[in-house]
Amino acid sequence: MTKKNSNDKDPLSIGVIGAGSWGTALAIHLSRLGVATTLWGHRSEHVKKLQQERENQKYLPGQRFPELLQVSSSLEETISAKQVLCLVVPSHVFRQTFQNISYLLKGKKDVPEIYLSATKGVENETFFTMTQIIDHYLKEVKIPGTVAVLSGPSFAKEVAKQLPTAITIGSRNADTAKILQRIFNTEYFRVYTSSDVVGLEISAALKNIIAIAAGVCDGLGFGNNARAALITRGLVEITRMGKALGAEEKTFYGLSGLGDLVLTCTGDLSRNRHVGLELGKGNKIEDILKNMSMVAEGVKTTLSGYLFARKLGISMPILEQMYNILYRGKNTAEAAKSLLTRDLKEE
Ligand SMILES: NC(=O)C1=CN([C@@H]2O[C@H](COP(=O)(O)OP(=O)(O)OC[C@H]3O[C@@H](n4cnc5c(N)ncnc54)[C@H](OP(=O)(O)O)[C@@H]3O)[C@@H](O)[C@H]2O)C=CC1
Ligand SMILES: O=C(CO)COP(=O)(O)O
Repeated sequence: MTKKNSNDKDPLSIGVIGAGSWGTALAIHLSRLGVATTLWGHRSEHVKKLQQERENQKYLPGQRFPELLQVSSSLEETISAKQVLCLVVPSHVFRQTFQNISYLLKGKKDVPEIYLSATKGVENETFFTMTQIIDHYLKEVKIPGTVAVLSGPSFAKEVAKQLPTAITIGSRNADTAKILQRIFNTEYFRVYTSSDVVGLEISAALKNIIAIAAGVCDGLGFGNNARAALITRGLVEITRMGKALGAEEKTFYGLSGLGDLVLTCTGDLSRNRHVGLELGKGNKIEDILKNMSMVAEGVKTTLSGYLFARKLGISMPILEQMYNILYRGKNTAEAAKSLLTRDLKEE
């Protein structure tokens, strides 16, 4: 599959599932590249507004939809006659959304060949990654298809503005990764490939927790030294858990690991960092979340990550203090003190 279908007659069609900021930015990106793209949103009133205004004023204001971009609230319509499905709903609704898709695909002949997750989170209750959920339902409904993940430092707003960005697309199937690389890559959006799917997904999910911690650090007014130390030790923790789950160490030093960690720990467009900044200024998590319309995946991942790290016996002290702040109401300055006064160690 290139930008044409395998028989080279039908143009490439992609369904993007999730009309938040990232789904919208990716759908705009694809349609700019000449791909017939359908963007699915779950609320019909919101979808009607997108169709009328040809812009997502709620999640990505100021970015006009290219002509090739269609918007739909019908899952069936969105997935029909597509070669690739790109899944970009928040992780807590991923299973339900993909289960619905799989039931619609069941028994059909003309089904997508590739399922690409661009979500950055894990399932809270099970710690399943999004591609594990996709794999599960594809097997259940006996649908063939390869699975992939898109990750890396990429604020939706900057991608939509065509500012230079580099990301990684991973699949255990090298051909799939290359096909997607060719579809998504353009001058301002450079795509690398990887085969380390679990590494990409775990680094993407866990960096959100460290981004909240970096926000706390800045909210407390700790300065640049502290933030740099937090990013570095955060990467050690992320790598520790990733390796325990079978990921390759080098992935954590790549775009999806270090790259996205630096972006979200320092970039003020990060929603996770914003949550941390507000916590560091003394605001309560309930109030911070009430005032946000967008998702900060790291809040839920802190709870599931903490429980999972304990289960596996992995030491993750920053994660533990973030759990204490978010779920035990610990004072942020006290949590920082607990980290700084731990037993002395070799690096
Ligand atoms: N934004 C970014 O820059 C980037 C985000 N990501 C990741 O992409 C994923 C999606 O985040 P993002 O696009 O930012 O989300 P946003 O916070 O921008 O929006 C959330 C979206 O989820 C929708 N939603 C809520 N409940 C459901 C449901 N039950 N079924 C389907 N959709 C639902 C919302 O719809 P509504 O409001 O209409 O209810 C809204 O469209 C996350 O995992 C995030 O980490 C990755 C890279 C960059
Ligand atoms: O993952 C992102 C950019 O790569 C977006 O981060 P936030 O969800 O913290 O905004």
